[in-house]
Order: sequence, then structure tokens, then C-alpha cells
Amino acid sequence: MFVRRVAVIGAGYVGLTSAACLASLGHQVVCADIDEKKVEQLRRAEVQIFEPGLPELVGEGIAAGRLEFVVGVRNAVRDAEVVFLCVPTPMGEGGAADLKAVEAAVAEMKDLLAPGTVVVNKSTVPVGTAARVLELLGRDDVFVASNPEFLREGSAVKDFMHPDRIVVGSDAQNAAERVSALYARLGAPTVLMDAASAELVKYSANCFLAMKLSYVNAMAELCERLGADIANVTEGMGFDQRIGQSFLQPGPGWGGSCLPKDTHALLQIAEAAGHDFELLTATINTNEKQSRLIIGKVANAVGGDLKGRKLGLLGLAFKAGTNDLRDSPALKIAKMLKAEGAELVAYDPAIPQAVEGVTGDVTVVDDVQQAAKDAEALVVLTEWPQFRSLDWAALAGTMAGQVVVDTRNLLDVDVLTRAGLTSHGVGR
Ligand SMILES: NC(=O)c1ccc[n+]([C@@H]2O[C@H](COP(=O)([O-])OP(=O)(O)OC[C@H]3O[C@@H](n4cnc5c(N)ncnc54)[C@H](O)[C@@H]3O)[C@@H](O)[C@H]2O)c1
Ligand SMILES: O=c1ccn([C@@H]2O[C@H](COP(=O)(O)OP(=O)(O)O[C@H]3O[C@H](CO)[C@@H](O)[C@H](O)[C@H]3O)[C@@H](O)[C@H]2O)c(=O)[nH]1
Repeated sequence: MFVRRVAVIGAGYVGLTSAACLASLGHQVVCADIDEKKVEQLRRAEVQIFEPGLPELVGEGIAAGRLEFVVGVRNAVRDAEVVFLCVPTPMGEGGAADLKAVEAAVAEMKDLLAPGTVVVNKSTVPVGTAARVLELLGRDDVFVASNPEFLREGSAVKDFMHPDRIVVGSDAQNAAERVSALYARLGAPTVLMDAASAELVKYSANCFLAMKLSYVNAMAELCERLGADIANVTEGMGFDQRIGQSFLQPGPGWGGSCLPKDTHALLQIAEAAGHDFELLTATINTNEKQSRLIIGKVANAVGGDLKGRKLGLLGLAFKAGTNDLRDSPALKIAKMLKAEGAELVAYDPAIPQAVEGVTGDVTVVDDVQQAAKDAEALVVLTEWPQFRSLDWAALAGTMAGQVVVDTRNLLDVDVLTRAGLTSHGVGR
């Protein structure tokens, strides 16, 4: 079988998933992080992020002797034939991607790489980064490729092992082929291209998804004005295979660690290239408007003024199936409600306690009854499926008001009505 020695730099959602999955495909993987505590935990197969199947895969990789964790780039790259960069590229000044972690990792590895090594950008990076990394490496005996990752949080392992496609870009064709060969066992459609195009595919895909969601949220608002139901409209649209059924669910606005930063980054990329990307600007603005619309909905639900009103929030994570709070629409809405003077108690099944510096606008409780107690309204912000089967009659009994604002259109309206609750959804 085709086995490669692979180094993965960064043990986060993308790095750890890639490392564990590549090991399960038979490769020999060393995964490096700068966080010593994280490395210690991973050596014991303790995974702190919420990803189905990942702890098991990490344990299996370690037990099989195919997966190792080290502190620092230099301890991972010496013997590697392929080095994956999976470090953060957060939103930097003016919205552009901040490449400091990529640059730091490259600086640390440049003199240690064996001739012929392929350095692969798996982090989401602006067009031109492959060329920039090659320049920073300052060597003519190593290669650079771009291999954007499309996994979603909450289904990272499944998405990695069953990708819709694999994209590898390099200006050295042989390097792209060597990278794509690592995934051969997945049998996924594989597209090889130049590095700049591969870098742009990632932004283009994420921004398209964001645009789709902004479109749906804008359409939901129109439905409300016209007395139509967005669920019926999207169902009718989604059967058109050119549109598709997925990513049509209206909500409190899109968030998470990727779509917000990547939309801003692409806007910066376009601006720098002299292109006024109006469609993308509208996509971002529509998302901002969505949170304001939700605040208006909650205010209306409790009679207009939010000052001093006690609200129970259901959900804090940016979507169900994860405990990631980065750029969560729920937190953004909590901040806005707080600014209007509301008192907030929040329950999220994946976030049992307050997270320092992150959940400061709310009191975090670990059972739903506490969030409902004396609340004038409950606001559903994350689409956890278990919220559907809560004992709504019991919750209604402890609430001060009898209103639910369901920003995810998650709950069964008939169940709420039978429990004596008035519900307000989005787009219906
Ligand atoms: N989270 C996702 O769903 C997802 C999906 C596809 C692509 N991406 C992209 O992948 C990249 C990584 O995202 P993530 O969510 O995995 O980030 P993360 O924050 O979960 O993990 C990044 C890890 O890199 C480590 N790190 C930082 N600097 C380092 C260095 N110099 N050397 C070694 N380790 C270092 C951090 O300690 C952290 O453990 C970003 O560019 C992101 O846009 C993310
Ligand atoms: O019908 C939908 C689908 C999603 N969302 C929201 O959109 C945001 C993003 O959701 P999702 O795309 O599932 O989350 P991520 O895990 O951030 O994944 C996105 O970002 C990753 C990082 O770049 C990419 O790899 C993935 O392909 C891309 O889907 C979240 O706030 C969701 O609640 C909706 O409101 N309605």
C-alpha cells in the first residue's frame, strides 16, 4: 500500500481531524501543536473538541503506532515527505486573513525540511499564499501546494473520509499529484489545478454558502411580509437539483469560525484586486440585518421594551453538534439583547458552564428548567434536536411569560400551542 510520512502542523478541528484520518488511511503521521497541554492530552487520546468519532480515531492511530503528537513544528517536519499547515488564519486588520501563524510555522520549518518535501496549505489562505510560502521557505528543492479543507464542524471525520471532492493546487504538477495520492483510498472526485485557483475555490465555496443563507434569510423576511411560509418556499425550491435541498434553513444569521471571516477576507481580496464585489457586500450586510431583525422579533414578543426583561436563551453554540462558540450568532444576539437591557439566562447542552471571556453577557446554566424559570420569553438560538422533545408544558409552567421565539424554526408549533405557548418563528 502507498504509505507516506506526513507532518500536520496544528491540532485543531482541521489539523487533528486530518492527522487522525490520514493515519487511519495508513499513513505515518506526526501532528504538532504549540499548545503543550493539548499535546499532552492528545497523547492520552483525550480530545477536547466535540467531534463524533474523533477520539476513537485518535486512540486507534496511537495504538497502531501511526499517529504521534509533538510540541513545536521542528519536532514534526524532519522526516516528513508532506507537511500540512493547519494553523489558524483568523480575521485580521480590515477583515483580511491574518497569516502570522502560517508565517511562524514556515519560518520554523524552512531549514529542517528534507529535499523534495511538499508543504501544503490546508488552512484557508488568500490567493498568492502558496507563492508567498515558497518565497518564505527560500528553497528551490521543496514544493508548495494548496489543499483547501471543506469539512464542517460537528461532522469533521465523516466529511474528511467522505468528501464531495478533493481540491489540490500547485504550480508544480508533480507535487499536486503526490498530495492527491495520499487520499487515493477515499475514492473521491479529485480536481488538480494551479495554486491560485485552489486557494480561491475555498473562499468561493464558503462565500457562496453564505450568500445562499443570506438569500434565504432575506426571503424569509419577505415571506413574513407577504403571509407566505419560508419552509414551503424552500421545499419548493430545493427539489430543483440546480438549487439543492441543503443550506436553505433560515436562522438567526450565519456564523461560526469560517463563514464570517472568509466572507470578509474575500471582500478584501477583491478590493485589493480592484473588484467591487457588491454581491458579497450585500451578503454580509444581509447577515448583519438578520440579527437586528431577530432583536426586533424578541422585543415585539415581550411587548416592545427589552429593558429589565428576563429572557431564557436555548443554545449558545454557532450551530448544533458542536461546542464551538467562535463567531456564534447566538452570542452576537445575546450581546445585542444585553445592550437593550435584557437579563439573560442561557442553556446549551454542549456548554455546561460559563466560558471565561466569551459568555459574559449571559448567565450559563446546565439545565433547561433554570433557563425557563421566570423567563418572559424563551429564545431558541441553536438548532439542537433535543429541544424539540423538551417537556414544553412543564417549561411553560415555570415561565413568567408564555412566548417562544424560535429563530431556527426548529420546534413543532402545535406542541407549543398545546403547551399554552405563543410562538414566533422566522419567515412564517
Ligand atoms: N474549523 C473548521 O471547520 C475549518 C474547516 C475548513 C478549514 N478551516 C481552516 O483551517 C484552519 C485551521 O482552523 P481550525 O478551526 O482547525 O483552527 P483551531 O483554532 O481549531 O486549531 C488551530 C491549532 O493550531 C495551533 N497552532 C497555532 N499556531 C501554531 C504554530 N505556529 N505551530 C503549531 N501549531 C499552531 C493552535 O494551538 C490550535 O491548536 C483555518 O485557516 C480555518 O479557516 C477550518
Ligand atoms: O441551512 C443552514 C445551514 C447553516 N446555517 C448556519 O450557517 C453557519 C455555518 O454552518 P456550517 O457551514 O454547517 O458550519 P461550519 O462548520 O462553519 O462549516 C463551514 O465552514 C467550514 C470552514 O471553512 C467549511 O469547511 C465548511 O464546508 C462550511 O460549511 C452556522 O451558523 C449555521 O447555523 C444556517 O443558518 N442554515
